[in-house]
Amino acid sequence: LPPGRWGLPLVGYVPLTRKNIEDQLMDLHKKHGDIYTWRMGTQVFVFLHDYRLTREAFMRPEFVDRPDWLVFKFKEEKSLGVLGSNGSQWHNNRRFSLRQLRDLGMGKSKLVAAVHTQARQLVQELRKQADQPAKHLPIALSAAIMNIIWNMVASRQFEMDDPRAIEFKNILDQLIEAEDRSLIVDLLPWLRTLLPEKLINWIIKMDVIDTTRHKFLLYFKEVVEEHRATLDPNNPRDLIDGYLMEMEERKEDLDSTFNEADMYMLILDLFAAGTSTTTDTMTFIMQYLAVYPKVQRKLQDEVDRVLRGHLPTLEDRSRLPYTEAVIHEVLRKSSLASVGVQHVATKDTFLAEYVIPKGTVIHSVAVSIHHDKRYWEEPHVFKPERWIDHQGHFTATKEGFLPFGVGKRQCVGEGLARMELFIFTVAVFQSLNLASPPGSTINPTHDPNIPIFHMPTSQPIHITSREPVEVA
Ligand code: HEM
Repeated sequence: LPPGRWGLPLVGYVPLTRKNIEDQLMDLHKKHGDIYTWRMGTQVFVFLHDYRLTREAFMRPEFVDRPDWLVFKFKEEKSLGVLGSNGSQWHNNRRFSLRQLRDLGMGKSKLVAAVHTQARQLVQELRKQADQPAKHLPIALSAAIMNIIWNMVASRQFEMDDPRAIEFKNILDQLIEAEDRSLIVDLLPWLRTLLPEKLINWIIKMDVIDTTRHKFLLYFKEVVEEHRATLDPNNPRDLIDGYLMEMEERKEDLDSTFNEADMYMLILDLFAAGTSTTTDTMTFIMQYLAVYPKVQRKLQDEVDRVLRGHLPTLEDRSRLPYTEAVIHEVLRKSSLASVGVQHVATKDTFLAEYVIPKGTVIHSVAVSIHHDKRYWEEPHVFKPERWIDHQGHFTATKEGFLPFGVGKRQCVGEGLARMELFIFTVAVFQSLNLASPPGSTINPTHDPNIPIFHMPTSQPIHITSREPVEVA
């Protein structure tokens, strides 16, 4: 095994020092190099700090699976949906989701129109805060992003202040937060034999999982029944129609993985993986541009010159290289999925010159790779220009850049997320200027108290209207 930290049997090395986990990973990287081990609880983790090693590993079939953990199961016997599932369940759902996203989404006028509608509504809501003392970003941002997923999944969308939309967001947040606590039992599975079930359920907040899961299922049962009653197989409207048709087509197939329980988990995955990731990245974009007014102005000049007040379509991306560069630089600097999502070795194998036993959990430390001097000049500097070549074209550098992961599990929603970030960024900065509140400076880095994911800290932001404000 790679060198590293072992700690005690059964409990492993528990990170109880004051240093946050990310700083500890950086220390281990310095000490052991690009690949090292850390045992937490009974689970052996291997962390990768090198882009090529990550790509090599995550392209290989023996590193495709997720660990068989409660955190991915949402109380089902085995993981369903796509984010936490394995084998044919995962394979079929991944293919199905990618096909749906392609057919319903990327570049298709229906979805572009939906993103435009949401971008306009968001700008309207932000305008309400303009030319006033600085305020926190409104809930309208995540409502807009959630609405796009609603549109794709169920052809629905809500008004920004609809209490049902806010309730749905709360259910989703609570369910994910409660589910994350199951990680305690995933790392220390022997707790189950040592402690009474009631105590375990209390530790992992099983009651919250139960009630929020129930609410979520009720919510979607109603939506799915409506779809079933009005489905026209010649004219599928959205992902739910597509899934119902897939179920019908395969109903005689005993090996089919398409069933109602799986459909709910797939929907949950798309909302869970697609909402806060995109909302938080958009928040980072706004915070970075508030802190770098020259970058903001340059982006606005480009957008004004090329689009003259119109909202963009995807074809405009090549005409807005600086805007693309800013979005990519924020994705790099913010490194939202800072240590990626867990993969597991499904058999004893080799990586680099080490043995990786079956069951080892693999993390790729994206934040470290995004600041690796082997790939990035002055990695700690926020510099959108690094993405522009000598001819002024945007260069989508691939080496050393993996905000959406890499390999067979690479993000299913990458295309959708890129489209949202592009259209929303243009819409917001076409109509508004963002700045730190007078007398203070926004800190665009992540909240250090939240491990694993980089989330922006909510900070007041000063918004002023700008001319030309026409968004056609
Ligand atoms: C800026 C926004 C986003 C970021 C940074 C992001 C990042 C990621 C990352 C790092 C992974 C894990 C890759 C791996 O396991 O190696 C992932 C997986 C995934 N993402 Fe995203 N994502 C974003 C937006 C979205 C959106 C909008 C959707 C869908 C609506 C989505 C759906 C998924 C799904 C379903 C998976 C699991 C794929 C699988 O296990 O096969 N993501 N994403």
